[in-house]
Amino acid sequence: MKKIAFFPGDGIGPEISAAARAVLETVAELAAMPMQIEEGLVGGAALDAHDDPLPEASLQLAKTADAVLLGAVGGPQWDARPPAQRPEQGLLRLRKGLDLYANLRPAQIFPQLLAASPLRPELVQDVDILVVRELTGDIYFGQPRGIDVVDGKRRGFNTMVYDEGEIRRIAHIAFRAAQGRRRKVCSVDKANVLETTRLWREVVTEVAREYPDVALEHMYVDNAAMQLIRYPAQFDVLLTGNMFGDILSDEASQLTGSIGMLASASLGEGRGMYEPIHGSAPDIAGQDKANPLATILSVAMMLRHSLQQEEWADRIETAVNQVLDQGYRTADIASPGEAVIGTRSMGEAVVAALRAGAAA
Ligand SMILES: NC(=O)C1=CN([C@@H]2O[C@H](COP(=O)(O)OP(=O)(O)OC[C@H]3O[C@@H](n4cnc5c(N)ncnc54)[C@H](O)[C@@H]3O)[C@@H](O)[C@H]2O)C=CC1
Ligand SMILES: CC(C)CC(=O)C(=O)O
Ligand SMILES: [Mg+2]
Repeated sequence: MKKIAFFPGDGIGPEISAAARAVLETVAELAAMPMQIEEGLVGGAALDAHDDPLPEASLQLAKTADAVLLGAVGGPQWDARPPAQRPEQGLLRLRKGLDLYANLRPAQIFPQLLAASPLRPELVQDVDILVVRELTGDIYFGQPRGIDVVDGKRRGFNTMVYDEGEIRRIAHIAFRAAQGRRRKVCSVDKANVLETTRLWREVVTEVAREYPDVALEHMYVDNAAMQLIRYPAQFDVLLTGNMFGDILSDEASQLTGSIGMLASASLGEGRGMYEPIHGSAPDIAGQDKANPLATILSVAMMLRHSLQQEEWADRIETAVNQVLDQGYRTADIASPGEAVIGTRSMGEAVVAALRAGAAA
């Protein structure tokens, strides 16, 4: 029996994760895979219920599961809270608590959506990028951090810190991933200014010697942000720290047409967590407008990386391709004149395509 921890979260989280859960349940049924999905609270929903964005019961649920499926957390109603009492801290603590240091964010083009990208089709048609983002270190976790008062003025400070072990283990993930792809790693840093990333560059260069079949390039993050728009097809694996990867993967999502298309897997030595790269989108929450495909594609990543069900991962991706072929579009991926459907209908279309594929 596989146990899945299920955290819908906040904003559009419950809507997109309900669609993804239905896809997972359909796979479990069609593949006759015994599965138990247990729901827990994280983020703002957990703050409201327990005054803690990651109650101990939720962490234990995640730790005892074979895999975790998460929607998104956060929202304006919790923005005024002190840092430790924000929904986002629940997610960060979950990632840290499960030691999920490797965040894989594939940005691949669905040819049906070429017109949805703000870039010209000829610029994006050959794009296939895997962002490998370090997820449990960097300025998001470094100490000291805070806001204090110095000389009568408020001062905010954070600490960007990586030790060589943290850099080495994520670099290995990137090089191994590249070996199964086009054998190119572009490591992104700001080594011309920041010591942390100067060490990053040194350690990545050391690790690269163990992978002579993979070409390594270093790029400063400001240039990388520009190159992603100028000539995105040049990238294969983009290896980054936590903050640069957060920013560059949102940017890369636009190559595919929408942030609503980008799935992710967060991996460590144990179980994995699967979530879309986007947030809780409060501007469209509760309106049946959100694109559930990123979360559905995250279920495919779960089947591939945590449940050893490669064939069913492929089948979900095929089903997504089919619904796009059939012209189903949520608002974020619709071109002018195309009919728009809602979150629920998109999820149902994927389930129907999965069932049709299994019956064929
Ligand atoms: N992993 C997580 O749970 C994350 C949580 N957040 C939190 O989410 C909240 C909102 O943050 P934002 O900066 O607005 O980022 P966001 O990713 O939630 O939204 C950015 C824009 O993309 C759109 N969008 C996002 N997902 C979409 C989808 N599936 N379908 C269609 N459109 C979609 C939104 O409507 C919005 O216009 C904040 O509280 C933030 O801290 C932000 C990023 C990641
Ligand atoms: C803690 C999250 C809000 C950070 C984020 O934006 C992300 O992981 O994509
Ligand atoms: Mg982000």
